[in-house]
Amino acid sequence: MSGQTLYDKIWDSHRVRDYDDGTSLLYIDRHLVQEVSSPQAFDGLAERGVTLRRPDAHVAVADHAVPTRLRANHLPRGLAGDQISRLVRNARAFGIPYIPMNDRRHGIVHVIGPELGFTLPGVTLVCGDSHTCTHGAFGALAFGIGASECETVFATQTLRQRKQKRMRVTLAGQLGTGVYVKDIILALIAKIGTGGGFGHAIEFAGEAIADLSMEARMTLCNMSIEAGSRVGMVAPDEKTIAYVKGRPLAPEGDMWTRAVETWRNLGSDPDAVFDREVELDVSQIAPHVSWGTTPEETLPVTAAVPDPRLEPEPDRRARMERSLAYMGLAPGTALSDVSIDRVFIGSCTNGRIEDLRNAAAIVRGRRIADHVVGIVVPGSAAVRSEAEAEGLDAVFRAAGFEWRDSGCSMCVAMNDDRLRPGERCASTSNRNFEGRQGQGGRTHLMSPAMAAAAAVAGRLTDVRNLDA
Ligand SMILES: CC(C)[C@H](C(=O)O)[C@@H](O)C(=O)O
Ligand code: SF4
Repeated sequence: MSGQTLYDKIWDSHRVRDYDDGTSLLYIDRHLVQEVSSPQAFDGLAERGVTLRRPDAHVAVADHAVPTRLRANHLPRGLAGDQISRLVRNARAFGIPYIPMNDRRHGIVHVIGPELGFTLPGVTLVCGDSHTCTHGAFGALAFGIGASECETVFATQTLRQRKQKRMRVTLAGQLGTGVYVKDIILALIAKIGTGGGFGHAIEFAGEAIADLSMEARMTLCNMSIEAGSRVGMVAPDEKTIAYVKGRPLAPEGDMWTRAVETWRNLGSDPDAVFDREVELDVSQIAPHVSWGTTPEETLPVTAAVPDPRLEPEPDRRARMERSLAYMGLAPGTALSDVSIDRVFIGSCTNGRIEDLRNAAAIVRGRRIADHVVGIVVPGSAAVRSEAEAEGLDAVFRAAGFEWRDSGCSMCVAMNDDRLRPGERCASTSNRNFEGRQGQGGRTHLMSPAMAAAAAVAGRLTDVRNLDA
Protein backbone atom coordinates (compact mmCIF):
# COMPACT_ATOMS: atom_id res chain seq x y z
CA MET A 1 0.00 0.00 0.00
CA SER A 2 1.29 3.44 -0.83
CA GLY A 3 1.68 6.17 1.78
CA GLN A 4 -0.85 8.80 2.74
CA THR A 5 -1.16 12.37 1.60
CA LEU A 6 -1.67 15.32 3.94
CA TYR A 7 -5.33 15.33 2.89
CA ASP A 8 -5.70 11.58 3.59
CA LYS A 9 -4.21 11.98 7.05
CA ILE A 10 -6.59 14.74 8.16
CA TRP A 11 -9.53 13.01 6.53
CA ASP A 12 -8.78 9.78 8.41
CA SER A 13 -8.25 11.44 11.75
CA HIS A 14 -11.68 13.11 11.49
CA ARG A 15 -13.72 10.26 10.02
CA VAL A 16 -16.55 9.30 12.35
CA ARG A 17 -18.11 6.67 10.09
CA ASP A 18 -18.32 5.59 6.45
CA TYR A 19 -21.53 5.12 4.48
CA ASP A 20 -22.35 2.63 1.73
CA ASP A 21 -22.59 5.37 -0.88
CA GLY A 22 -18.91 6.21 -0.44
CA THR A 23 -19.44 9.30 1.70
CA SER A 24 -18.10 9.69 5.23
CA LEU A 25 -19.18 11.57 8.30
CA LEU A 26 -16.40 13.97 9.30
CA TYR A 27 -15.92 15.63 12.65
CA ILE A 28 -15.63 19.39 12.19
CA ASP A 29 -13.28 21.11 14.62
CA ARG A 30 -13.90 24.74 13.76
CA HIS A 31 -16.53 26.89 12.06
CA LEU A 32 -16.20 30.51 11.05
CA VAL A 33 -19.46 32.40 10.68
CA GLN A 34 -20.15 35.53 8.65
CA GLU A 35 -23.26 37.62 8.08
CA VAL A 36 -24.11 36.65 4.49
CA SER A 37 -24.35 32.87 4.66
CA SER A 38 -25.49 32.32 8.26
CA PRO A 39 -29.03 33.77 8.68
CA GLN A 40 -30.77 30.79 7.10
CA ALA A 41 -28.79 28.34 9.26
CA PHE A 42 -29.69 30.18 12.47
CA ASP A 43 -33.34 30.40 11.39
CA GLY A 44 -33.34 26.65 10.79
CA LEU A 45 -31.99 25.97 14.28
CA ALA A 46 -34.52 28.32 15.84
CA GLU A 47 -37.41 26.70 13.99
CA ARG A 48 -36.38 23.25 15.13
CA GLY A 49 -35.57 24.40 18.65
CA VAL A 50 -32.05 22.99 18.34
CA THR A 51 -29.13 24.31 20.37
CA LEU A 52 -25.48 24.21 19.36
CA ARG A 53 -23.49 21.08 19.99
CA ARG A 54 -20.32 23.06 20.80
CA PRO A 55 -20.75 26.85 20.93
CA ASP A 56 -17.01 27.37 21.49
CA ALA A 57 -16.14 25.79 18.12
CA HIS A 58 -17.51 28.81 16.24
CA VAL A 59 -16.44 32.41 15.80
CA ALA A 60 -18.70 34.99 14.16
CA VAL A 61 -17.70 38.22 12.45
CA ALA A 62 -19.38 40.52 9.93
CA ASP A 63 -17.03 41.24 7.04
CA HIS A 64 -18.85 41.44 3.69
CA ALA A 65 -21.38 44.12 4.52
CA VAL A 66 -19.41 46.34 6.88
CA PRO A 67 -18.57 49.90 5.84
CA THR A 68 -14.86 50.63 5.65
CA ARG A 69 -15.08 54.27 6.64
CA LEU A 70 -16.85 56.35 9.30
CA ARG A 71 -17.37 53.10 11.07
CA ALA A 72 -17.74 54.35 14.62
CA ASN A 73 -20.95 56.21 13.91
CA HIS A 74 -22.36 54.52 10.86
CA LEU A 75 -24.21 51.22 10.53
CA PRO A 76 -25.29 50.82 6.90
CA ARG A 77 -28.95 51.04 5.93
CA GLY A 78 -30.83 48.34 4.07
CA LEU A 79 -29.69 44.77 3.56
CA ALA A 80 -26.10 45.30 4.73
CA GLY A 81 -27.19 46.77 8.07
CA ASP A 82 -29.82 44.05 8.51
CA GLN A 83 -27.26 41.33 7.89
CA ILE A 84 -24.90 42.76 10.49
CA SER A 85 -27.53 43.23 13.17
CA ARG A 86 -28.95 39.77 12.55
CA LEU A 87 -25.51 38.26 13.07
CA VAL A 88 -25.14 40.15 16.34
CA ARG A 89 -28.54 38.89 17.53
CA ASN A 90 -27.96 35.31 16.41
CA ALA A 91 -24.51 35.09 17.98
CA ARG A 92 -25.96 36.31 21.27
CA ALA A 93 -28.99 34.01 21.11
CA PHE A 94 -26.92 30.92 20.33
CA GLY A 95 -24.02 31.79 22.60
CA ILE A 96 -21.21 31.93 20.08
CA PRO A 97 -18.26 34.34 20.27
CA TYR A 98 -18.88 37.43 18.14
CA ILE A 99 -16.24 39.94 17.09
CA PRO A 100 -17.76 43.42 16.68
CA MET A 101 -17.03 45.69 13.76
CA ASN A 102 -14.89 48.10 15.80
CA ASP A 103 -13.05 45.44 17.76
CA ARG A 104 -9.28 45.19 17.36
CA ARG A 105 -9.72 41.52 16.34
CA HIS A 106 -12.11 42.45 13.49
CA GLY A 107 -11.42 41.48 9.91
CA ILE A 108 -12.29 39.22 7.02
CA VAL A 109 -12.99 35.69 8.34
CA HIS A 110 -10.12 34.25 6.33
CA VAL A 111 -7.68 36.81 7.64
CA ILE A 112 -8.63 36.67 11.32
CA GLY A 113 -8.91 32.86 11.64
CA PRO A 114 -5.13 32.47 11.28
CA GLU A 115 -4.38 35.66 13.26
CA LEU A 116 -6.32 34.38 16.26
CA GLY A 117 -4.83 30.90 16.11
CA PHE A 118 -8.37 29.63 15.47
CA THR A 119 -6.94 28.10 12.29
CA LEU A 120 -4.46 25.36 13.18
CA PRO A 121 -2.62 22.66 11.27
CA GLY A 122 -4.39 19.32 11.12
CA VAL A 123 -7.88 20.59 11.97
CA THR A 124 -11.05 20.45 9.91
CA LEU A 125 -12.35 23.98 9.44
CA VAL A 126 -15.41 25.14 7.56
CA CYS A 127 -17.24 28.37 6.79
CA GLY A 128 -20.21 29.27 4.62
CA ASP A 129 -17.81 30.93 2.25
CA SER A 130 -16.03 29.56 -0.79
CA HIS A 131 -12.64 31.05 0.11
CA THR A 132 -12.36 28.91 3.23
CA CYS A 133 -9.68 27.04 1.27
CA THR A 134 -7.38 29.89 2.40
CA HIS A 135 -6.88 28.15 5.76
CA GLY A 136 -5.40 25.14 3.97
CA ALA A 137 -2.16 27.16 3.96
CA PHE A 138 -1.69 25.91 7.54
CA GLY A 139 -2.13 22.26 6.64
CA ALA A 140 -5.76 22.33 7.78
CA LEU A 141 -8.53 20.58 5.88
CA ALA A 142 -10.61 23.68 5.21
CA PHE A 143 -13.45 24.10 2.76
CA GLY A 144 -16.45 26.26 2.02
CA ILE A 145 -19.94 24.96 2.76
CA GLY A 146 -23.53 25.95 1.99
CA ALA A 147 -26.09 27.44 4.36
CA SER A 148 -27.81 24.14 5.14
CA GLU A 149 -24.45 22.57 5.92
CA CYS A 150 -23.73 25.45 8.32
CA GLU A 151 -26.91 24.45 10.15
CA THR A 152 -25.73 20.82 10.33
CA VAL A 153 -22.36 21.87 11.74
CA PHE A 154 -24.01 24.08 14.36
CA ALA A 155 -26.27 21.23 15.44
CA THR A 156 -23.98 18.20 15.17
CA GLN A 157 -20.38 19.38 14.71
CA THR A 158 -20.18 16.91 11.81
CA LEU A 159 -20.70 16.90 8.05
CA ARG A 160 -21.27 14.15 5.54
CA GLN A 161 -18.74 14.51 2.74
CA ARG A 162 -17.45 12.68 -0.28
CA LYS A 163 -13.69 12.36 -0.41
CA GLN A 164 -12.04 14.32 -3.20
CA LYS A 165 -9.36 13.00 -5.50
CA ARG A 166 -5.80 14.08 -4.75
CA MET A 167 -3.94 16.55 -6.90
CA ARG A 168 -0.44 17.85 -6.35
CA VAL A 169 0.79 21.11 -7.80
CA THR A 170 4.57 21.14 -7.62
CA LEU A 171 6.15 24.57 -7.81
CA ALA A 172 9.78 24.53 -8.86
CA GLY A 173 12.28 27.37 -9.15
CA GLN A 174 12.44 30.85 -7.67
CA LEU A 175 10.24 33.85 -8.39
CA GLY A 176 11.85 36.68 -10.33
CA THR A 177 11.95 40.28 -9.12
CA GLY A 178 8.55 41.96 -9.32
CA VAL A 179 6.80 38.61 -9.47
CA TYR A 180 4.69 37.41 -6.55
CA VAL A 181 2.62 34.47 -5.41
CA LYS A 182 -0.50 36.06 -6.96
CA ASP A 183 1.21 35.68 -10.32
CA ILE A 184 1.80 31.99 -9.59
CA ILE A 185 -1.84 31.29 -8.85
CA LEU A 186 -3.07 33.37 -11.80
CA ALA A 187 -0.61 31.60 -14.11
CA LEU A 188 -1.71 28.23 -12.74
CA ILE A 189 -5.39 29.01 -13.33
CA ALA A 190 -4.61 30.29 -16.83
CA LYS A 191 -2.88 26.96 -17.45
CA ILE A 192 -5.30 24.43 -15.93
CA GLY A 193 -8.50 26.47 -16.23
CA THR A 194 -11.20 27.38 -13.73
CA GLY A 195 -12.29 23.74 -13.77
CA GLY A 196 -8.75 22.35 -13.60
CA GLY A 197 -8.94 21.34 -9.95
CA PHE A 198 -12.57 20.25 -9.93
CA GLY A 199 -13.25 17.21 -7.75
CA HIS A 200 -9.71 17.34 -6.38
CA ALA A 201 -8.09 18.46 -3.15
CA ILE A 202 -4.97 20.33 -4.19
CA GLU A 203 -1.73 20.10 -2.27
CA PHE A 204 0.83 22.74 -3.19
CA ALA A 205 4.35 21.39 -2.85
CA GLY A 206 7.85 21.86 -4.21
CA GLU A 207 10.89 23.99 -3.47
CA ALA A 208 9.12 27.29 -4.16
CA ILE A 209 6.69 26.59 -1.31
CA ALA A 210 9.43 26.49 1.31
CA ASP A 211 10.39 30.04 0.29
CA LEU A 212 6.87 31.38 0.63
CA SER A 213 5.77 33.19 3.78
CA MET A 214 2.53 32.15 5.49
CA GLU A 215 0.84 35.21 3.98
CA ALA A 216 1.90 34.12 0.50
CA ARG A 217 0.76 30.55 1.11
CA MET A 218 -2.64 31.92 2.11
CA THR A 219 -2.87 33.87 -1.15
CA LEU A 220 -2.07 30.68 -3.04
CA CYS A 221 -4.57 28.46 -1.23
CA ASN A 222 -7.20 31.23 -1.28
CA MET A 223 -7.57 31.01 -5.04
CA SER A 224 -7.73 27.19 -5.21
CA ILE A 225 -11.48 27.63 -5.53
CA GLU A 226 -10.90 29.75 -8.64
CA ALA A 227 -9.14 26.69 -10.07
CA GLY A 228 -12.27 24.67 -9.27
CA SER A 229 -10.98 23.02 -6.11
CA ARG A 230 -12.71 23.44 -2.76
CA VAL A 231 -9.53 22.44 -0.96
CA GLY A 232 -6.01 23.82 -1.36
CA MET A 233 -3.37 22.95 1.20
CA VAL A 234 0.29 23.24 2.13
CA ALA A 235 1.98 20.85 4.57
CA PRO A 236 2.94 22.55 7.84
CA ASP A 237 6.64 23.30 8.31
CA GLU A 238 8.70 25.36 10.75
CA LYS A 239 7.32 28.59 9.25
CA THR A 240 3.79 27.42 9.97
CA ILE A 241 4.66 26.50 13.53
CA ALA A 242 6.43 29.83 14.12
CA TYR A 243 3.38 31.72 12.79
CA VAL A 244 0.95 29.86 15.06
CA LYS A 245 3.04 30.01 18.23
CA GLY A 246 1.70 32.44 20.82
CA ARG A 247 -1.52 33.26 18.93
CA PRO A 248 -4.44 33.91 21.33
CA LEU A 249 -6.19 30.58 20.65
CA ALA A 250 -3.12 28.44 19.94
CA PRO A 251 -2.37 25.57 22.32
CA GLU A 252 0.05 26.24 25.15
CA GLY A 253 2.50 24.34 27.36
CA ASP A 254 2.28 20.59 27.13
CA MET A 255 -0.56 20.79 24.62
CA TRP A 256 1.64 22.91 22.36
CA THR A 257 4.51 20.41 22.50
CA ARG A 258 2.18 17.54 21.64
CA ALA A 259 0.46 19.50 18.90
CA VAL A 260 3.74 20.43 17.22
CA GLU A 261 4.82 16.79 17.27
CA THR A 262 1.63 15.83 15.41
CA TRP A 263 1.93 18.72 12.96
CA ARG A 264 5.47 17.71 12.00
CA ASN A 265 4.13 14.33 10.86
CA LEU A 266 1.24 15.66 8.82
CA GLY A 267 3.04 16.09 5.51
CA SER A 268 2.40 13.66 2.65
CA ASP A 269 4.47 10.48 2.89
CA PRO A 270 7.27 10.27 0.30
CA ASP A 271 5.54 7.31 -1.39
CA ALA A 272 2.06 8.89 -1.38
CA VAL A 273 0.32 8.74 -4.75
CA PHE A 274 -1.71 11.59 -6.26
CA ASP A 275 -4.45 11.16 -8.85
CA ARG A 276 -3.17 14.13 -10.78
CA GLU A 277 0.16 15.93 -10.88
CA VAL A 278 0.79 19.41 -12.27
CA GLU A 279 4.16 21.11 -12.37
CA LEU A 280 4.98 24.75 -12.74
CA ASP A 281 8.38 26.41 -12.94
CA VAL A 282 7.79 29.69 -11.15
CA SER A 283 11.03 31.24 -12.43
CA GLN A 284 9.36 31.43 -15.87
CA ILE A 285 6.36 33.44 -14.65
CA ALA A 286 5.92 37.13 -15.49
CA PRO A 287 3.53 39.48 -13.66
CA HIS A 288 -0.01 38.55 -14.69
CA VAL A 289 -3.24 40.49 -15.17
CA SER A 290 -6.69 39.22 -16.03
CA TRP A 291 -8.23 40.68 -19.18
CA GLY A 292 -11.62 38.93 -19.15
CA THR A 293 -14.38 37.90 -16.79
CA THR A 294 -12.96 34.71 -15.30
CA PRO A 295 -9.61 34.31 -13.52
CA GLU A 296 -8.63 31.93 -16.32
CA GLU A 297 -8.75 34.82 -18.79
CA THR A 298 -5.38 36.01 -17.61
CA LEU A 299 -2.12 36.80 -19.39
CA PRO A 300 1.35 38.14 -18.67
CA VAL A 301 1.13 41.95 -18.60
CA THR A 302 3.60 42.00 -21.49
CA ALA A 303 0.95 40.44 -23.77
CA ALA A 304 -1.84 42.00 -25.82
CA VAL A 305 -5.60 41.55 -25.48
CA PRO A 306 -6.26 38.26 -27.30
CA ASP A 307 -8.16 38.08 -30.58
CA PRO A 308 -11.25 35.82 -30.52
CA ARG A 309 -10.99 35.40 -34.30
CA LEU A 310 -7.88 33.32 -33.73
CA GLU A 311 -9.76 30.95 -31.42
CA PRO A 312 -10.90 27.93 -33.46
CA GLU A 313 -13.32 26.52 -30.89
CA PRO A 314 -16.73 28.26 -31.35
CA ASP A 315 -17.88 28.17 -27.71
CA ARG A 316 -14.59 29.53 -26.47
CA ARG A 317 -14.63 32.19 -29.18
CA ALA A 318 -18.12 33.30 -28.16
CA ARG A 319 -17.08 33.45 -24.51
CA MET A 320 -14.04 35.56 -25.36
CA GLU A 321 -16.14 37.92 -27.45
CA ARG A 322 -18.55 38.36 -24.62
CA SER A 323 -15.76 38.95 -22.10
CA LEU A 324 -14.10 41.55 -24.32
CA ALA A 325 -17.40 43.34 -24.96
CA TYR A 326 -18.10 43.51 -21.22
CA MET A 327 -14.54 44.60 -20.47
CA GLY A 328 -14.59 47.20 -23.25
CA LEU A 329 -11.33 45.93 -24.73
CA ALA A 330 -10.28 45.69 -28.37
CA PRO A 331 -8.23 42.66 -29.52
CA GLY A 332 -4.57 43.42 -30.09
CA THR A 333 -4.40 46.31 -27.61
CA ALA A 334 -1.27 46.03 -25.47
CA LEU A 335 -2.42 45.27 -21.93
CA SER A 336 -0.04 47.97 -20.75
CA ASP A 337 -2.03 50.53 -22.78
CA VAL A 338 -5.24 49.89 -20.87
CA SER A 339 -6.15 52.92 -18.75
CA ILE A 340 -7.73 52.39 -15.32
CA ASP A 341 -10.04 54.44 -13.08
CA ARG A 342 -9.85 52.73 -9.73
CA VAL A 343 -7.44 50.67 -7.66
CA PHE A 344 -8.45 48.29 -4.89
CA ILE A 345 -5.78 46.86 -2.62
CA GLY A 346 -7.28 44.44 -0.11
CA SER A 347 -9.46 41.28 0.23
CA CYS A 348 -8.84 37.86 1.76
CA THR A 349 -6.51 37.17 -1.17
CA ASN A 350 -4.20 40.15 -0.73
CA GLY A 351 -5.18 42.17 2.34
CA ARG A 352 -2.45 40.95 4.68
CA ILE A 353 0.58 42.82 6.00
CA GLU A 354 3.02 41.47 3.42
CA ASP A 355 0.65 42.56 0.62
CA LEU A 356 0.48 46.08 2.01
CA ARG A 357 4.25 46.16 2.37
CA ASN A 358 4.71 45.08 -1.23
CA ALA A 359 2.28 47.70 -2.50
CA ALA A 360 3.73 50.43 -0.28
CA ALA A 361 7.23 49.67 -1.55
CA ILE A 362 6.01 50.61 -5.05
CA VAL A 363 4.12 53.79 -4.16
CA ARG A 364 6.64 55.15 -1.65
CA GLY A 365 7.68 58.62 -2.79
CA ARG A 366 5.29 58.52 -5.75
CA ARG A 367 1.81 59.90 -6.49
CA ILE A 368 -1.05 57.96 -7.97
CA ALA A 369 -2.25 59.27 -11.33
CA ASP A 370 -4.67 62.23 -11.14
CA HIS A 371 -7.57 60.38 -12.74
CA VAL A 372 -7.26 57.33 -10.46
CA VAL A 373 -9.10 56.78 -7.18
CA GLY A 374 -7.31 54.22 -5.02
CA ILE A 375 -8.30 52.59 -1.75
CA VAL A 376 -6.26 50.42 0.56
CA VAL A 377 -8.36 48.19 2.78
CA PRO A 378 -6.45 46.09 5.32
CA GLY A 379 -7.87 42.59 5.69
CA SER A 380 -8.12 43.01 9.45
CA ALA A 381 -7.80 45.58 12.21
CA ALA A 382 -4.58 43.80 13.27
CA VAL A 383 -3.13 44.22 9.78
CA ARG A 384 -4.24 47.85 9.85
CA SER A 385 -2.49 48.62 13.12
CA GLU A 386 0.63 46.69 12.15
CA ALA A 387 0.77 48.67 8.91
CA GLU A 388 0.28 51.92 10.81
CA ALA A 389 3.07 51.03 13.23
CA GLU A 390 5.33 50.66 10.19
CA GLY A 391 4.15 53.94 8.68
CA LEU A 392 2.57 52.30 5.64
CA ASP A 393 -0.66 54.27 6.05
CA ALA A 394 1.38 57.46 5.71
CA VAL A 395 3.02 56.13 2.54
CA PHE A 396 -0.34 55.31 0.98
CA ARG A 397 -1.95 58.57 2.06
CA ALA A 398 0.96 60.64 0.78
CA ALA A 399 0.60 58.91 -2.57
CA GLY A 400 -3.09 59.80 -2.71
CA PHE A 401 -4.72 56.55 -1.57
CA GLU A 402 -7.59 56.38 0.90
CA TRP A 403 -6.74 54.33 3.99
CA ARG A 404 -9.74 52.34 5.21
CA ASP A 405 -11.01 50.04 7.95
CA SER A 406 -11.01 46.25 7.55
CA GLY A 407 -13.58 44.30 5.56
CA CYS A 408 -14.29 42.67 2.19
CA SER A 409 -14.90 46.12 0.73
CA MET A 410 -14.64 46.41 -3.04
CA CYS A 411 -13.90 42.72 -3.53
CA VAL A 412 -17.65 42.17 -3.58
CA ALA A 413 -20.47 44.62 -4.21
CA MET A 414 -22.20 43.99 -0.87
CA ASN A 415 -21.25 47.25 0.87
CA ASP A 416 -20.67 50.91 0.03
CA ASP A 417 -17.40 50.33 -1.84
CA ARG A 418 -18.21 49.52 -5.43
CA LEU A 419 -17.44 50.45 -9.01
CA ARG A 420 -19.80 52.50 -11.11
CA PRO A 421 -20.88 51.11 -14.49
CA GLY A 422 -18.00 51.18 -16.96
CA GLU A 423 -15.34 51.91 -14.37
CA ARG A 424 -12.17 49.89 -14.72
CA CYS A 425 -10.34 48.67 -11.64
CA ALA A 426 -6.90 47.24 -10.94
CA SER A 427 -7.80 44.89 -8.12
CA THR A 428 -5.94 42.52 -5.81
CA SER A 429 -9.06 40.43 -5.21
CA ASN A 430 -9.87 37.00 -6.63
CA ARG A 431 -13.01 37.22 -8.77
CA ASN A 432 -13.70 39.21 -11.91
CA PHE A 433 -17.08 38.03 -13.16
CA GLU A 434 -19.56 40.55 -14.56
CA GLY A 435 -20.75 42.92 -11.85
CA ARG A 436 -18.55 41.43 -9.12
CA GLN A 437 -17.24 44.82 -7.98
CA GLY A 438 -20.41 46.69 -8.90
CA GLN A 439 -22.87 46.58 -11.76
CA GLY A 440 -21.07 47.20 -15.06
CA GLY A 441 -17.70 47.45 -13.27
CA ARG A 442 -14.62 46.01 -14.98
CA THR A 443 -12.11 44.11 -12.89
CA HIS A 444 -8.48 43.31 -13.66
CA LEU A 445 -6.99 40.89 -11.14
CA MET A 446 -3.33 41.27 -10.21
CA SER A 447 -0.80 41.32 -7.36
CA PRO A 448 -0.63 44.19 -4.86
CA ALA A 449 2.64 45.42 -6.41
CA MET A 450 1.05 45.41 -9.87
CA ALA A 451 -2.04 47.23 -8.57
CA ALA A 452 0.18 49.83 -6.91
CA ALA A 453 2.14 50.26 -10.15
CA ALA A 454 -1.12 50.63 -12.09
CA ALA A 455 -2.24 53.34 -9.66
CA VAL A 456 0.94 55.31 -10.29
CA ALA A 457 0.92 54.81 -14.06
CA GLY A 458 -2.85 55.33 -14.43
CA ARG A 459 -2.95 52.22 -16.59
CA LEU A 460 -2.03 48.55 -16.41
CA THR A 461 1.73 48.39 -16.34
CA ASP A 462 4.60 46.00 -15.74
CA VAL A 463 5.79 46.68 -12.19
CA ARG A 464 9.28 45.63 -13.28
CA ASN A 465 9.49 48.71 -15.53
CA LEU A 466 8.89 51.32 -12.83
CA ASP A 467 12.11 53.24 -12.24
CA ALA A 468 13.65 52.37 -8.91
C1 LIG B 1 -20.82 35.96 0.19
C2 LIG B 1 -20.01 34.70 0.26
C3 LIG B 1 -20.90 33.57 0.61
C4 LIG B 1 -19.16 34.53 -0.99
C5 LIG B 1 -18.41 33.21 -1.07
O1 LIG B 1 -18.94 32.14 -0.84
O2 LIG B 1 -17.26 33.17 -1.40
C6 LIG B 1 -18.14 35.66 -1.06
O3 LIG B 1 -17.27 35.67 0.02
C7 LIG B 1 -17.36 35.63 -2.33
O4 LIG B 1 -16.15 35.79 -2.29
O5 LIG B 1 -17.96 35.45 -3.41
S1 SF4 C 1 -12.74 39.38 0.63
FE1 SF4 C 1 -13.88 38.84 -1.19
S2 SF4 C 1 -13.39 36.74 -1.61
FE2 SF4 C 1 -12.80 37.15 0.48
S3 SF4 C 1 -14.54 36.52 1.70
FE3 SF4 C 1 -14.76 38.70 1.29
S4 SF4 C 1 -16.02 38.78 -0.57
FE4 SF4 C 1 -15.26 36.69 -0.41
